[in-house]
Amino acid sequence: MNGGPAGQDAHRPVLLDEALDALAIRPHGVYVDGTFGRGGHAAGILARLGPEGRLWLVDRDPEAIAVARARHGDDPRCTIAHGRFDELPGRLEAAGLLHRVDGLLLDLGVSSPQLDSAERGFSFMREGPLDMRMDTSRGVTAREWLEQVDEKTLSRALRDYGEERHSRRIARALIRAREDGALPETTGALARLIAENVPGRPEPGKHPATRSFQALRIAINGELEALDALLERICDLLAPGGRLVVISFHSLEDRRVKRYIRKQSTVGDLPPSVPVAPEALQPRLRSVGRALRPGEAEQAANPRARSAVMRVAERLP
Ligand SMILES: C[S@@+](CC[C@H](N)C(=O)[O-])C[C@H]1O[C@@H](n2cnc3c(N)ncnc32)[C@H](O)[C@@H]1O
Repeated sequence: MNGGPAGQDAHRPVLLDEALDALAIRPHGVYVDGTFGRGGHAAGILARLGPEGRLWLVDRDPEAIAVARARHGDDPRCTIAHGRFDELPGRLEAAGLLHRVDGLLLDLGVSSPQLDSAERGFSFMREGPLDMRMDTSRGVTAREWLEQVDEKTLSRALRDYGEERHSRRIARALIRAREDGALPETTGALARLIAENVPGRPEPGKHPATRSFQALRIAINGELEALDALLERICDLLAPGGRLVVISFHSLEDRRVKRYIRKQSTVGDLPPSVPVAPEALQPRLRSVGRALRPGEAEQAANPRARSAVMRVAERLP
């Protein structure tokens, strides 16, 4: 929460100047920060917006929203919304903002305060309950998920969302522990059980449970589904010339964003015999520049930035 222990609220925005430049902020424009976190990017957007500008601040984490309300609740330019970013199209439509958004920013994944709070259960470095929900007001915790998931689904989640080579072995060990009434209760216990089932030497600088924790987090929060669902509607939200800026932290996210932008940037290639409206054959986005990574100085100052990749696209008229 806002008044947490020192350091717990710190989150350095990644690629801050680059993201703000990429949004090409116009003072009177309508902008959306779909992942408020601790508001580093949002503060930068607000600093570039004039009094007529609008900024929607969205996060599924109630703690992030509490910070947004405390900080920007009195700012008439801001609309603060608790929920998943894929719920945005419905909300923006209700506000009459379809095809009117000049810039939408997604800075994906978890925030430092989420990772740093032991009680949120995201980190194997801190002993805490197995929760891992970004939205603590709904959904099942990681522990509840592990209590009911079948071995095949678990193994597939570890493989697909964590790119974990030993997914089968870890899944089997977890299911066996559950059958023995010994399913881990805490992040530390889970990390130890996973580590015992990752054979061979650990990857340098990487805890053996890193991949599995990432996979569980992505699975229980439905992170990729939320991203896919929002991407599908992006072109309905953006105004002509409006910008989409996405910062991803692993290849599963970045691949989706890259493919989506590529697909929307190319002319449809249906054979002429298939009857389609002419607009369905028009590219709807143009990719702006290349994928951008943080420079050495930012990576050195902020280890979280190391895996970041930013992609930018612009809505074509
Ligand atoms: C990397 S942090 C954002 C940090 C932020 N840009 C800043 O400068 O402080 C990611 C945030 O996105 C939120 N988030 C992740 N997936 C989300 C989703 N599908 N819908 C809404 N919020 C989401 C998380 O709760 C977290 O607070």
